[in-house]
Amino acid sequence: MSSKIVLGDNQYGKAEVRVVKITRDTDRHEIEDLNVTSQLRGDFAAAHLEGDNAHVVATDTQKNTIYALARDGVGSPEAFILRLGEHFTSSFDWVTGGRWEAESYSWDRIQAHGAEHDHSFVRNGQEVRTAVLVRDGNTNHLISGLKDLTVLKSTQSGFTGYPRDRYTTLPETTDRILATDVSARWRYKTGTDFTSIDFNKGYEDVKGLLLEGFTEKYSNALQQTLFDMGTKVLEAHSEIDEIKFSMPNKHHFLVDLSPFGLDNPNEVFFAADRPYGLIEATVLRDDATQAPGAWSGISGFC
Ligand SMILES: O=c1[nH]c(=O)c2[nH]c(=O)[nH]c2[nH]1
Repeated sequence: MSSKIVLGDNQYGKAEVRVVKITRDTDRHEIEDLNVTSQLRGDFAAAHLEGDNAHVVATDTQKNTIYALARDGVGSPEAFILRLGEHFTSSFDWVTGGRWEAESYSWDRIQAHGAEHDHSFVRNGQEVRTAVLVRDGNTNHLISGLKDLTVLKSTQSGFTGYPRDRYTTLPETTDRILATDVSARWRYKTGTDFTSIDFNKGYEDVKGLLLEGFTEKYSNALQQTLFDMGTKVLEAHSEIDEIKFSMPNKHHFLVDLSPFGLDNPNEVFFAADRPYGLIEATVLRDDATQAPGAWSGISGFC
């Protein structure tokens, strides 16, 4: 008996639409710089099975819509992708949901002659801000985040007490460098009234809590520090249900300076780029409503 071949899950759209919005109502301009991906879900069976494109909102149209909606302002990556989701699901009956994603790059004003310049900016390379919306019918699952936030502490970190077998050579230490590139994604409670949230303020606050959490306690392992960082965010933000992390342990090895007749009291290190430890975990409320569909398509987290 031969099986029947059917169409499974599908979505489509335009990926990585780079949009820069300048707000120039006054001489002091504002810049918003995004990389936006739009993907529609719904009844697209005829396009796949029959070559009938009557339901296929062109990816080119999706790109144009991103630019057109930016004309009215971006506000925040989250607010912008919520508007895109609302637009596409309310404009086309057969579009029942979708996935919208934005990366945003921040710019600082150039300091010129002791003052912030009105319309000249320098890219702030500290981290990339991220946002993902998965919309299913009228349900919005929203995940904010950041990546490439590089942090290091030069003491108050150790690694001891791990099992030793015949392959273990790592010496225990109670004073090492702890360094990582923080990738974190935090999911808002399903059903949150997103119109009541100031996403830009929330983002700065969560970033600040992550950084504080990294500094605060002696670290017995990056795993413990990760959990401390996530706990701080969830304790301060009742609207967030869970936060996922993916953090490389960027090893710094003490260099043996004894061949040169020198000591090395934790001062000179070799910063290895690979291999690196890779520590990933989710920190969440025990009564959080799970939303696995919100996370699918976000790679690099567990
Ligand atoms: O913080 C750490 N966690 C580990 O799991 C680990 N493993 C290792 O070799 N060094 C470290 N450091």
